[in-house]
Amino acid sequence: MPTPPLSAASLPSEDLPARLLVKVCGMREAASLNAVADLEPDFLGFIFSPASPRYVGDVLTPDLVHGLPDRVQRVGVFVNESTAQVQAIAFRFGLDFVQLHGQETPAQCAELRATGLRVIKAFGVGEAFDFDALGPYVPHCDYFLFDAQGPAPGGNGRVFDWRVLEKYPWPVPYLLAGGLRPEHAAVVRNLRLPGLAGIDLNSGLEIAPGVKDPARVAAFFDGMGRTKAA
Ligand SMILES: O=C(O)c1ccccc1NCC(=O)[C@H](O)[C@H](O)COP(=O)(O)O
Repeated sequence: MPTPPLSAASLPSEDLPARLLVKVCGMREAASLNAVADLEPDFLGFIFSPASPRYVGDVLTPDLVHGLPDRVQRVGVFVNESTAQVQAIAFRFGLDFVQLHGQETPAQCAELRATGLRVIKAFGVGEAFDFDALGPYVPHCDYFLFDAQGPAPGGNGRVFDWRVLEKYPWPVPYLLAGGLRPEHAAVVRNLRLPGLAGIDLNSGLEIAPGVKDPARVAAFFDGMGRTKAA
């Protein structure tokens, strides 16, 4: 089992976000989708990259996504897809956000945003991550997502050393991703990092790729002291 890379107490003291946002990613089939939606995450993510074991394929139908409660933001995850194809899928499934996990450029982020979509640009973070390289993306993204590096563009189940984020210099808020499991919830709850807006949960809560275990999702939410919105 991956362990938290550090204790929250060792992190610098920054203002805590009022309530950490939570995204549960890699949803596909109706039963676990609806059970997880009942727990009231802020975002639900759907993988539209055919190479992923969590690819939605024909299992996720547009009516399932359209039928979600309004309070849940719907996020489509793409890897090096054309703007036209992302836009077509976003329209069909009623997506609010697109999350880009490949070599998408700042110009493509801007194009997608101009269509009314909100943009999350994901980056794999290693020890010597160059935050300066994010500068051109800053005006065109609503969130960044910082994930571990691995063989796949996402969903690797690996935790990276979050201390890298102590030096985060930009005004764009970000989601912390990578191998988070219920065992991490208590640390995440008190995490103090500049720019941290929320967390992203995926393979650490699964029964099988694309099938979340609602009990593990609930255990994470409980562990971080998350209650349903009033
Ligand atoms: O999850 C996938 O299979 C995936 C494949 C290709 C691009 C992105 C993908 N996931 C995007 C996410 O937002 C994941 O939640 C993130 O990578 C963290 O995953 P995990 O390490 O399994 O918690």
